Amino acid sequence: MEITGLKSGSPLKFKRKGLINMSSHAQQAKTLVEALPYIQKFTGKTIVVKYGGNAMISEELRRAVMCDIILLSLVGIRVVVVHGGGPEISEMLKRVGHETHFVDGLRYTDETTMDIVQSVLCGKVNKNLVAQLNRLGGRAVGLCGMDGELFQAECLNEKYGLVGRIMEVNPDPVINALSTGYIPVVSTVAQGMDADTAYNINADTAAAKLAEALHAEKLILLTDVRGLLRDPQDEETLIHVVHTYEVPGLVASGVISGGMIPKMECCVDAIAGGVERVHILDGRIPHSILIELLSDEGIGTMLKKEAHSA
Ligand SMILES: Nc1ncnc2c1ncn2[C@@H]1O[C@H](COP(=O)(O)OP(=O)(O)O)[C@@H](O)[C@H]1O
Ligand SMILES: CC(=O)N[C@@H](CCC(=O)OP(=O)(O)O)C(=O)O
Repeated sequence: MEITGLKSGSPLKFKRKGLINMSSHAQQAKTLVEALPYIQKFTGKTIVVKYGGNAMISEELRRAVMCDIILLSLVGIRVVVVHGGGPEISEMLKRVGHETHFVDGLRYTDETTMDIVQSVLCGKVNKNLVAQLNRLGGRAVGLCGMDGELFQAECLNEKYGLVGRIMEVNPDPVINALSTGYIPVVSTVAQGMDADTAYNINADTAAAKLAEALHAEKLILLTDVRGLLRDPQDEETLIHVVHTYEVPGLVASGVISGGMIPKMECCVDAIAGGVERVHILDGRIPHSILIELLSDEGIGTMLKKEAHSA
């Protein structure tokens, strides 16, 4: 399936110029028609996309992701973007000379770190994404976890500092944005319930919680590998389908390690919470979201509940 950026495809010309290149136009039309059953299947459904990693750093990939999101929104899919920004937070902390480290894959968050997390995620990263979606012809609105008490959290564990555990999700601000035709773009800073503070939330975890609260059809996590690999050093060992009951065994045997542990665990939670399918996709592949959703090509790892379900 060949897909080009929304504004980069040449418009169909109706002028008679001898032999105009109908084959590429015919191919474009064929591609659109092939996507039709998938569009019909997902229109009106909610899809949460967690956007982070390489796809966020490279300008070219960022544009491809934004185009995918706008296209999905234009065909009536209720698409919600939850973004990360770990590398940008680390970069800003470095710039101000504040050391940072991770405990169990989560950033240890003291008060200074929390201030930076809030300004980078809710400010720079969120607003830049909203502006880019708008510039490319989408209608986006930015929200953080404190807006309308979208995410309310308590301290997860003192060993992580101001990292929160989401206790309540109020999806109304997101639903309202979707209902009025906007693409909600969500940053993952939560409002404290047990203290007068903001909490830092891992973006995968927040995306999974939001997908549950929205009864989303799908949760898509973009990352920097092809998906779940049987051997993390070998990209040829992609596991195409994983059932949730297999995950504990894959963690225990060491197949799933590092940052993949919290990612897979929140996928399992999302499915237990009612999300139909979770996909871990390679954010390095341009238009991976469209390829996964609007074609027969399953390009990443899909998580589902039962071995026998369709
Ligand atoms: N079995 C596995 N398959 C794929 N990646 C794995 C696996 N086990 C550990 N990983 C690591 O998990 C990383 C993805 O997690 P993480 O870096 O937290 O993602 P992101 O920052 O995109 O949210 C991969 O880059 C890889 O190093
Ligand atoms: C608690 C915790 O670790 N929060 C993350 C929030 C951002 C995030 O998750 O960004 P990525 O998806 O790009 O990694 C952090 O501070 O980096």
